[in-house]
Amino acid sequence: MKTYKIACIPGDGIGKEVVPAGQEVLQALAASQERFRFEFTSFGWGGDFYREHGVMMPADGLDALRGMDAILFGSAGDPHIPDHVTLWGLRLKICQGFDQYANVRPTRILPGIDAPLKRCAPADLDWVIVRENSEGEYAGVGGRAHQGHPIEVATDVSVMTRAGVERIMRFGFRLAQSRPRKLLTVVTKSNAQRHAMVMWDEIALAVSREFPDVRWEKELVDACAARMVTRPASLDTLVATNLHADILSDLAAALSGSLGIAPTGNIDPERRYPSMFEPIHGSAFDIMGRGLANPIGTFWSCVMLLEHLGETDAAARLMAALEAVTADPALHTGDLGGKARTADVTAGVCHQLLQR
Ligand SMILES: NC(=O)c1ccc[n+]([C@@H]2O[C@H](COP(=O)([O-])OP(=O)(O)OC[C@H]3O[C@@H](n4cnc5c(N)ncnc54)[C@H](O)[C@@H]3O)[C@@H](O)[C@H]2O)c1
Ligand SMILES: O=C(O)[C@H](O)[C@@H](O)C(=O)O
Ligand SMILES: [K+]
Ligand SMILES: [Mn+2]
Repeated sequence: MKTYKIACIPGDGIGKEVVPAGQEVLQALAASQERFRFEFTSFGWGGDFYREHGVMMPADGLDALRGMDAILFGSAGDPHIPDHVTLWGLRLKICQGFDQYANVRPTRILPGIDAPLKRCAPADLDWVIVRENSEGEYAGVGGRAHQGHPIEVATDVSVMTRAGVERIMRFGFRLAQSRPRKLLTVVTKSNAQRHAMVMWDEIALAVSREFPDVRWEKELVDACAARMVTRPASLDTLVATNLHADILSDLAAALSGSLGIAPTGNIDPERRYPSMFEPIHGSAFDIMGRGLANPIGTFWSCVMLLEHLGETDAAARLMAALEAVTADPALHTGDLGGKARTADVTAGVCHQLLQR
C-alpha cells in the first residue's frame, strides 16, 4: 500500500476548523480502500506562532515541507497582526519559496446550491481561473520612505518577467486544451498598463501558436468582471495576473454561491516541490472559532490534492460525496442560508464516502 505524506498547516481563523475537517474526510477516504494511506504531519504555524516567536513560520520551515507529497493549507490572517505580515510570512513564503507558480481555481455551481444570478443555470457556470502565483503585483518589490512626513512616498511595483508570463500562459493554454470547450480567455489591462501588460498580451499571442486547437481571446479585466455576471456561459478557462485573478476568483466563488465552497491548488507543475491546496477564502474573522465555517471549499481542495497525486478514482469519489452533501439543504452552513455546522457537513461527507 502506498503512503502519502501530507503536511497540514491550518494557520489562522477558520483555517483551524476547516483543515482538521479536511483531514478527517481524507482519513475516511483512506480507510475505505486499500490502495493508499496518509501520513499527516501538522504544523502549528500562523498568528499564535508569531506571538511566541515573532515569525509566522520558522526560517527553515520550508525544509520540513520539502519531502512531503502535498500540503493542505487553511488561512493566514489574524485579527491582531497586520494582514501583510501574516500573508507574506506564511502563505506567500510557501507559494513563492516552492515556486508554485500556477494557482488553479475551478468554479461550478454545485448541486443544491442556490446561486445568486437569476439568469444563470448551473450548467452556465463552469470555469477554471488560472492565477499567476509567483510575480506581478505580488512580486514584493517596492518600499516606503519618509514615513509620516508630507513628502512620504510608497510604491508597490508590479514585476512581470518573460519567463514568468510564458510559463503561466502555457499552463493556461494546456489546461484550456484539456477541457471540452478548448476556450481560453486571457484577462488583461493593456489599455492602461502600457508596458508589462502589453508584453503579457504579446506572449499570449506567441504561446497561442503552440495550441492551434484552442480558441482564445483577450478581455480587459473590468469588462471580464461584468461578463462573469452578464454572460457566464461565454467563459470557460481564464488566465490572469496574480491580483486580477485574486479578485475575479472571489467574484466567481460568490457567483457560484459562496466563498466557502471554492478550492485552490498552488501548483508547481514541474513537481520540483510539493504543491499546496487550500480553500480560496481567508480567516473569516467574523465567524471564526464558532464551528460555523463551510468546509466544502477545503474538501474540494482535497479533491484537487488527490488529482495531483494521480488518485483520480479517489478524487472522483470524494467529489461525488461532497456533491451529495451540497444537494441536501439540511447540510448547508450559514453562508448558504442553512443552519448546519462544520461538523455536520464533515460527518455528512464521511457518511457519503462509506456508501461509495
Ligand atoms: N489564502 C489565505 O491565506 C487568505 C485568503 C484570503 C484572505 N486571507 C486573510 O484572511 C483575513 C480575512 O480576510 P477577508 O475578510 O478579506 O476574507 P475572508 O475570506 O476571510 O472572509 C470574507 C467573508 O466570507 C466569509 N467566509 C469566508 N470563508 C467562509 C467559509 N468557509 N464559510 C462561511 N463563510 C465564509 C467570511 O465569514 C467573511 O464574511 C485577512 O487577514 C486576509 O489577509 C488569507
Ligand atoms: O492574494 C491574496 O490576497 C491572498 O492570496 C488571498 O486572498 C488568496 O486568495 O489566497
Ligand atoms: K485559504
Ligand atoms: Mn484572495
